[in-house]
Amino acid sequence: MAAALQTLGGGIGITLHWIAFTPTIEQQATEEQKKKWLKLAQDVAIVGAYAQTEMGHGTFVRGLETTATYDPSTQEFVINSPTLTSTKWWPGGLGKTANHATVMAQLYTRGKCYGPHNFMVQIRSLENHQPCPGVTLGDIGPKMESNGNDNGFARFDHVRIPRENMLMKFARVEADGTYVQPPSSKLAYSNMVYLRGTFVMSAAQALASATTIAVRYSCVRRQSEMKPGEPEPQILEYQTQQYKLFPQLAAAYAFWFASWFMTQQHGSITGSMEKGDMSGLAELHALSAGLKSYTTAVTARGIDVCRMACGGHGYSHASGLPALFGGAAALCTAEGENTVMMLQTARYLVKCFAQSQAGKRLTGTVAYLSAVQPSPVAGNRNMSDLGTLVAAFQHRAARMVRHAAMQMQGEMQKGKAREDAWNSCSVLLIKAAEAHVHSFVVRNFAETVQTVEVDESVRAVLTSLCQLYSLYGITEHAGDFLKDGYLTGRDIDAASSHLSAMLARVRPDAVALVDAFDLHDKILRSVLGRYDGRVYEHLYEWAKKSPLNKSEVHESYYKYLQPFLKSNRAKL
Ligand SMILES: CCCCCCCC(=O)SCCNC(=O)CCNC(=O)[C@H](O)C(C)(C)COP(=O)(O)OP(=O)(O)OC[C@H]1O[C@@H](n2cnc3c(N)ncnc32)[C@H](O)[C@@H]1OP(=O)(O)O
Ligand SMILES: Cc1cc2nc3c(=O)[nH]c(=O)nc-3n(C[C@H](O)[C@H](O)[C@H](O)COP(=O)(O)OP(=O)(O)OC[C@H]3O[C@@H](n4cnc5c(N)ncnc54)[C@H](O)[C@@H]3O)c2cc1C
Repeated sequence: MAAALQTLGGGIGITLHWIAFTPTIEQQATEEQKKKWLKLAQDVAIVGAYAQTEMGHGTFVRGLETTATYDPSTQEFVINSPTLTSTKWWPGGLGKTANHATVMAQLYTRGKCYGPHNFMVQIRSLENHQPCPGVTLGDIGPKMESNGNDNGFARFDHVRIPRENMLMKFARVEADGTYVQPPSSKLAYSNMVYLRGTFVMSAAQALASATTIAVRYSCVRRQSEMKPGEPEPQILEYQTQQYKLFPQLAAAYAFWFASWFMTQQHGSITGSMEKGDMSGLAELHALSAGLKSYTTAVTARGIDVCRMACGGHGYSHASGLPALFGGAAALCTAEGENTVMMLQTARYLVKCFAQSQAGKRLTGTVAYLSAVQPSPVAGNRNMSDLGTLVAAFQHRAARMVRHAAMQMQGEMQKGKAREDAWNSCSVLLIKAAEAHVHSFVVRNFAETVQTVEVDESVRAVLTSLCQLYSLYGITEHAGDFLKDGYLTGRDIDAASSHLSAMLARVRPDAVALVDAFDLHDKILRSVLGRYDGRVYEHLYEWAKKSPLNKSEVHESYYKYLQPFLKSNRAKL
C-alpha cells in the first residue's frame, strides 16, 4: 500500500489506480469482465481513475448528472456530460495519468432512469496517450496538498461504449435493454464502503507518523529552564508536551486496532454477501462511514497538535508535518465528506434505537444500545478500571442516541415532516454518532489490549495507553458524562488525576512506542523525526538545498530590491 501510494513523479499519480479503480473492478465486475480488465489493472498494463464526483455533485451520488443511455440498436451505452456541472471533477489520476476510468453515471434504458451505475470507459489512446474521441481531459489545478497527484476533470460528448462495459456483477442490462435489478441498489456503492474502511488505517498511519516525528524531536529538543541553574530539559519532560502528544499517540494505536476490526468485519460481511446474505451491509456501511469520519477528523487535528508541539521547525516542510496534515485533511473530505458520513451512521443508530424500543435485541456494534439502563446509578467508580471506562463511554453514547432520537420524535409529534425533524436535530444526531464511534473505539482498544498475544510487559504498556486514551476522552468531554449524573464531579477529578499519572507512566516508553510503528526515515520524510536523532546537522543540510540558496544574491535583488532601495535612498 505504501509503495502504491508513492506517485510516479510530479504531475502524475497512480494512487487511485490502486486504491479505487482496481478494487472497483474486483468488487463490481463479473467474472467475465474480471478476465478482461483485472489482470491488465493489476499488472498496470492499463492505468485507471475512479470517476464518480462531478463539479456539481460529490456527496449526493443520486444527484450525479453524467448519463449512460443504452442504445439497443447497437448494444452500446452512450456516455454523456449534459451540463457544465456534470463534468467529472477531482478523480485522482484523471487529468494526465489514467487511460481508463470507471465512470459513475445515471443509467437510462428504455426511457427509464435506474440510478447511478459504474461503467468502464477508455479515456486515452494506448498508443499515444491522446484523449479518445469525444473525451476532454485536464488537471483541476493546484490544491492544498498532494500536488504530485493529477486530480483531473473529464467531459464526455456522446462517447459510445459496448454494453459489456457496464460493470454487471450486481445489476445488468440485457441486449434488448431489459434492466435486471441488483439484490440491493447500494451494492453499486460497495467500493466506497471498502475504501472508507481503508481510510481508518490511513488515519492510524498518518497519526503514527506525526507522533513518531513529534515524540522523537521532543527528546532531541532542549528548551528553557525547568529549575534555575539546571541544564535545559528535553521538552518531553514538560507535562504540557506530554498532554499534547501522548493522547495522539494513544489514538494512533486505538485507530490501528480499530482498522484491524474494520478489515475483519469487511471481509466477513462481504463474504456473506457473496453467498447472498445482505443482512450485514447496513451495519458495515454505518461502521465504515462513522469510523472513517471520526478517525480522519481526530487525525487531522492531532497532526496539527504535533506540528505545533514542534515549534518553528514543525512549521517547516523539513518536519514533514505540514504535508502530513494536508494529506490527512483531504481524508476528511474525500471518500465521503465527514459530516455526511457521520449522519449516515446517525441514521443507522436512530433506526436501531427504534427497533430496540420495539423490543428487538440489538447485536453487533450497537448491542449496547439496548443493554444500557437509562437511569444512571451514580457512585464511586474506579476510574482506572478499563471496564468502568468502557461502560462510561457506552452509557454516554446510549444517552445521546436516545436523546437525539426522542428529540426527533418530539419534532415529528409537533407535526414536522420526518426530513425537517431530521434536519432540525442533525447537530444532536452528529454528536450522538460521534459518541457512538468513540465508544466503539474505546471498547475495541480495551478488548484488543486484553486479548492480543503479547508479552505481559507489553500488555501493561498498552493497557496504560488505553487508559490514557479513555481518560483523555472523558476529561475532554466531561459535560456529556456529567449531564445525567452517570459520572460525578469527583469521578471527573479522579479521571484527571489518573490521566496525569498515565502521562508520567507512558513517558519512559514513549520512544519505544513510536519506534514500534517501524516507520522508515524514507516513509517519514522528516528531518525532525530521523531515527538517528541528528536533527540539527540535517536541518542545516536541508535548508542549504533550498532553491533560493542556489545563488548568493538572488536575481530578485537586481530586478526589484536594488531599484527600490536606490529610489528610496535618492529621496533621503
Ligand atoms: C486523499 C486521498 C483520496 C483518495 C480517495 C478518494 C476517492 C473518492 O473520494 S471517490 C468518491 C467518494 N464519494 C463518496 O463517498 C460519495 C458519498 N456519498 C454517498 O455515499 C451517498 O450519496 C450517501 C450515502 C451520502 C447517500 O446515499 P443515498 O443513496 O442518497 O442514500 P440515503 O438516501 O442517504 O439512504 C438510503 C439508504 O441507503 C443506505 N446506504 C447508503 N449508502 C450505503 C452504502 N454505501 N452501503 C449500504 N447502504 C447504504 C442508507 O443507510 C439508507 O438505509 P435505510 O433506508 O435502511 O436507512
Ligand atoms: C484529495 C481529494 C481526492 C479525491 N479523489 C476523488 C476520486 O478519486 N474520485 C472521485 O470520484 N472523487 C474524488 N474526490 C471528491 C470527493 O469524493 C468529494 O469532494 C467528496 O465526496 C465531497 O463531496 P463534495 O465535494 O460535493 O462536497 P459537498 O457535499 O458539496 O460538501 C460541502 C458541504 O456541504 C455539506 N453537506 C452536503 N450534503 C449534506 C447533507 N446531506 N447534510 C448535511 N450537510 C451536507 C458537507 O457536510 C460540507 O460541509 C476527491 C476529493 C479530494 C479532496
